[in-house]
Amino acid sequence: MLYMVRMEVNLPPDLDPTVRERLVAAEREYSQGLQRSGRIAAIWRVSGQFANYCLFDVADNEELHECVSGLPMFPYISTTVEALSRHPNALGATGS
Ligand SMILES: O=C(O)C[C@H]1C=CC(=O)O1
Repeated sequence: MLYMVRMEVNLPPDLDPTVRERLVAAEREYSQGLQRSGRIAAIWRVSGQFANYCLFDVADNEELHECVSGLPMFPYISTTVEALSRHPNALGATGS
């Protein structure tokens, strides 16, 4: 199943810089693992915001939750999740 997830990151402004650096590095490693496995099919930064859109390609709601809740920054992230279905007018099998 495909899900478009918008993530807004709200790190505490007084977060220790060393902790912040570790969190950013851990987030990159985890996110790139999900991308390598294909569970994150695409990721975009929202220009001018500490936010992103991630296209997840996972089996079901449970796997999506597992992926998102495993993000090291999860405690600081607000998400909006939309499940995607194939558009009837799409030319390609994936809608792209
Ligand atoms: O920097 C972000 O937008 C937060 C985060 C969520 C996934 C990822 O790769 O980074």
